[in-house]
Amino acid sequence: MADRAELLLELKQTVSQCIEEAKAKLHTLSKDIWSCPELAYEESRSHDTLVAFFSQEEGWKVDSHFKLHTAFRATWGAGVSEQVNVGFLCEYDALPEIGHACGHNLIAEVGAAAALGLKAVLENTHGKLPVQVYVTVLGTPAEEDGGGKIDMLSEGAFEGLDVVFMAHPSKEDAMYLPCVAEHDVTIKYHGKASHASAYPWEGINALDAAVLCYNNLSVLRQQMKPDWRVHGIIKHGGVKPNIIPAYAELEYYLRTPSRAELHVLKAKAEMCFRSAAVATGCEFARNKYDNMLRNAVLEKLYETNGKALGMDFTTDEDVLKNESGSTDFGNVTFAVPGIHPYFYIGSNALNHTEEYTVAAGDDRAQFFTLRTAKALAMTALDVLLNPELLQRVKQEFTEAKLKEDRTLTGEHTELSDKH
Ligand SMILES: NCCCC(=O)N[C@@H](CCCN)C(=O)O
Repeated sequence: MADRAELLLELKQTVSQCIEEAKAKLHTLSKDIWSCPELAYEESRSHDTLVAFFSQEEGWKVDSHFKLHTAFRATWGAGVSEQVNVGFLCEYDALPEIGHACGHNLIAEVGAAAALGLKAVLENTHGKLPVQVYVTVLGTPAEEDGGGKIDMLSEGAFEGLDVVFMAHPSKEDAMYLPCVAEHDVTIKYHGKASHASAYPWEGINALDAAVLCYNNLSVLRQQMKPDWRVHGIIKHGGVKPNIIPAYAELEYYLRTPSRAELHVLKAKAEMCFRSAAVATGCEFARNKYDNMLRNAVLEKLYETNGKALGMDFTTDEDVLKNESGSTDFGNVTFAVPGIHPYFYIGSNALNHTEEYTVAAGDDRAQFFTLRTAKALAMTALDVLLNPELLQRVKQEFTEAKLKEDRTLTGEHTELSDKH
C-alpha cells in the first residue's frame, strides 16, 4: 500500500511537471481558439487548430470530423483488451456577438493539457500500473446551442469510455454547480402582411401573436415551481412599422431541475404558445439537455487534488444551491461516470458577459487553467492506480442512474396524472 501511495505521489508530481513543460504550446492553442470565436456547429477553425495540435504530438491517433463536422477524437494507448479508457472533453464553441464569454477556449486547453500530462506519465510507468490505459480526447462542439455531445452520444462516440473528465471556467472553484435539464424551443407565428396605415384590417399581425405568447409565458411563471425557469427573446418581430408583420419568431429555453419535470413544463409552455394564435408552429430543438448525474467518489478525489494544488473551493451555499445553467455534459453523465467541475480564472466577471470574454483571453487565466488540468489528470491517476476505486465510481454511477431512471418513470407518471 505504501508503495502504491509513493508511486501515486511520484506520478502526480510528474503529471504537473509535464503540463508545466507544455504550457507555452497550450497557451498558444487556447489563444488561437479565443481569438477566432465560432458559433455552435461552425467551429471549423477551432477544430482544425485542435486536430493539428494533437497531430503534431507523438503517439496520438487523430480522427478529424469525428461523427460531427467540427468534432474530433484523439486517442493514445496500446489498444489491448482489459484496458481502462479515460476520456477528456474539449469544448470550443463561442457565443453570438460576445465571443468566448463562457471561456470554452479554456475548456479545450484543460482537456488537451490533462490528456497530454496523463499520456506523458503513462509512457514512462513501464508496467507499474495495475491496468493498461487508453486515453481518449473528444472534441465536442456546440455546447451553448444544440448539444454536440448529445449528437455524439447517439453516434456511439462515448462507447467504451470508463470515466470522463472536463472542467468549466467560472467565477469560483467548485466540484459541482447545479446543472438543470433544459430544452430549446423556437416558436413561429405566420400572419399576413398589409399596409399598416392604409388597410391594416387586411393584415394578420404575427407580432401580436408573439407579444401575446411572451405575455402568456410571463404570467405562467406564477404557476411554475420556484426552481423552474422560462426565458427567451423575440428573434423576429417584423421588418417595417408600416407593414403588418407576416412573420414573428421567438426563442425560449425551458428548464427544470430533473429530466422528469421537463415534460410537464413543456406541456404548460406549449399551451401558452398555441393560445397566442390559432395557427402557430413551434419546433423543439433536436436535442434536450439532461441534468447532471453526479459522482461523489470522483468529486471527492478531484477536491483532494485541487486543494493540494491550492484551489479554494467555494462554500457559498447560495452559489452551490442556486446558480445553475445546463450543459450537454449532463447527457454524458447518464452514459459514462464523470465530473464537470468549475474553475476560477483570475476574474470576478460573470459568464456570458463581455468582461468574461476578456478574462478568458487574459494571460492571468493560464495559471488557473493549467492547475485545473493537473487536478483532472491526477484524479484520473487515482482511479487508474486503484481498480477498487474505479469499481466504486462505477457502482455509484449504476446506482445513481437506476434511481434517476425510477424517478423519470415514476415522476413522469405522477406528474402526468396531475396535468
Ligand atoms: N454549467 C455550464 C453552463 C454553460 C451554459 O451556459 N450552457 C448553456 C446551454 C444552453 C443550451 N440551450 C446554458 O444556457 O445553460
